[in-house]
Amino acid sequence: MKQEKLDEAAITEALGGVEGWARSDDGIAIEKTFRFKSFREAFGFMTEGALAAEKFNHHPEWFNVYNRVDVRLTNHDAGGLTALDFKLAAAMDGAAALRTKS
Ligand SMILES: C[C@H](O)[C@H](O)[C@H]1CNC2=NC(N)=NC(=O)C2=N1
Repeated sequence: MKQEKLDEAAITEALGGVEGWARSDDGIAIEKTFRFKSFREAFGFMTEGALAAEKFNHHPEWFNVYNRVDVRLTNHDAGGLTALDFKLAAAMDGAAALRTKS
């Protein structure tokens, strides 16, 4: 189902509801870097994040080096941010909260 692109006011409000996420320089995404104790913890987070992504049919752009995971969320179909990006952001925050940080 095609999602509606959020307007500036809606993006500002939604950013207030998640912690540590920032607008990308190009404006079409939100980004956050997660750090964990180990690669095992980081990969556990990615596994849980992948399952959430499948559930929402909304998938992250992410980059992992050892204990760090850089995540970028945007809606390619809509060409910008939609409610799904913030839903996935909240799910990823939930997955990170259970894991040991560095
Ligand atoms: C066909 C399928 O619904 C689309 O390709 C979905 C899959 N996952 C997606 N993930 C993200 N982040 N953006 C999309 O537009 C998107 N589209």
